[in-house]
Amino acid sequence: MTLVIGVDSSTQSTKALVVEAETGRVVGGSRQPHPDGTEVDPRAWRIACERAVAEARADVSEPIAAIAVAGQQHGMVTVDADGEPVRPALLWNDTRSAAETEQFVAKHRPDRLAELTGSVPVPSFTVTKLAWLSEHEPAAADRVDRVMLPHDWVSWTLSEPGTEPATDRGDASGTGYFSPRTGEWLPDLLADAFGGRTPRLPRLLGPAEVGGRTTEGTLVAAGTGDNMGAALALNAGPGDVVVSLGTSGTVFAVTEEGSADPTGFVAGFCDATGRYLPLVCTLNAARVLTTTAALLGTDLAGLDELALRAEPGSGGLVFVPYLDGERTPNLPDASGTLTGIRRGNLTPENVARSAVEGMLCGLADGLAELRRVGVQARRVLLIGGAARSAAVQAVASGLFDAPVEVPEPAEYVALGAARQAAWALSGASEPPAWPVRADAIEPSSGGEAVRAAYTAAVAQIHGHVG
Ligand SMILES: Nc1ncnc2c1ncn2[C@@H]1O[C@H](COP(=O)(O)OP(=O)(O)O)[C@@H](O)[C@H]1O
Ligand SMILES: O=C(CO)[C@@H](O)[C@H](O)COP(=O)(O)O
Repeated sequence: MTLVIGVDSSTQSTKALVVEAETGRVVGGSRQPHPDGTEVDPRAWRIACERAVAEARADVSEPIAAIAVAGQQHGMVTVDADGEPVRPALLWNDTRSAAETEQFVAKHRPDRLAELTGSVPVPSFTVTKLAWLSEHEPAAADRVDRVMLPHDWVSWTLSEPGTEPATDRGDASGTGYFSPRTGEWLPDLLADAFGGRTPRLPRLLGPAEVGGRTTEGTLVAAGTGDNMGAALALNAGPGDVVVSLGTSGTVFAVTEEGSADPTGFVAGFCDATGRYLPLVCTLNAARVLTTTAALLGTDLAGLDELALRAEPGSGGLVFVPYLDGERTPNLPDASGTLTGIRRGNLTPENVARSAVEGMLCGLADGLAELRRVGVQARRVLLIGGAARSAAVQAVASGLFDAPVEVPEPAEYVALGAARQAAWALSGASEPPAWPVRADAIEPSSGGEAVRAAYTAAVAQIHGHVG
């Protein structure tokens, strides 16, 4: 039995899985929490990763042949000439670079940026965070020797000293200074955002290339972004659209052709297999549910029960859940709103259901945007922490304009990283064939009216944002 480890270094935690390379069978796992906040010392991710890996392999006697890390996208990790972080990393959900984003996009024009980089950057993108650093902390910016993404940093710190940092085209495509078309960095665009500074960038690796080795000799694969990792685990192909409900909400598909959407709704990322990953991301997903559960004095199971007792449409309540600002639509300074409140409908049941509906409506809008750029949706695969919720599954089956399936509960990002590790180990032209099982959810009705009410509420509060 050959064993590999897949790591998911995501927003709220690190998850590690020990997996049999030939079959994809999971034989060990662990989850370690991350510090809260949108600014985090990247050393905390290394410590969480070390702990998760140690715990996941505690009951396994065989050696680990390969490891790969899939991480939260976009985060800005700045490293000085001694290899130490210059300052805490700014995460994908930190919106402080909103003003710099506007200036950068106005200067370079949305259509040109979409053409060059596949995406029109929003404050999540690394390039805008570098612009913020240059503007607000120039002395720190001057000390930056290298810029990395979270997964690059974790993979690098797992590798033996002297290893050159590396990344893959999937995660690189979320920086805003990478060309999905040519597969190369765009250092001039980076330097323009970063006050003329030219920090070193990681080597770009192919999908099954080896990045290095740990001091124990374990092969370290390229790693990738977390959404690319999930797509790899699900073996997503034509007609599959993945909706992931973690801290972020994402909706994405694997395509043969890259996208370049000048409206900025669809980000034109690369995937982890040499193809493309058009994606729409919202800032507000699973935490909308935890916050609403806390408001109602219950837990997630209690929220589920309440939401399932309410009718579709939540008695007229509409929850626009921009609790942390929003990314798609690009409203970084927005806040959330509960509309349609009347004496007769303000019940815990309706509030619970409106939170689920509001969270999912943003992603149903995302699916419509993916279709606009040519993505075919024959089924929706629902994954991520909040996909475990029965209320989420029930509401989703009426909101997405395609049949919804829920893959059996698993850590799909970590599993995708493990599949990449097994692929790099095998040296084969294709990743190993691992089975994916999914259950179809009974379709429900009433979704069209829910989406119409949501669209009307967003338009009324924020103006026309489509
Ligand atoms: N049964 C559930 N119902 C709703 N939310 C859930 C459930 N189980 C987990 N979650 C939520 O999922 C989130 C974690 O999901 P995950 O995909 O691991 O996120 P991330 O990758 O962003 O760290 C947490 O906010 C957690 O509260
Ligand atoms: O920014 C994006 C996608 O572009 C997010 O999806 C991050 O990659 C964080 O993911 P989670 O930690 O929420 O899974």
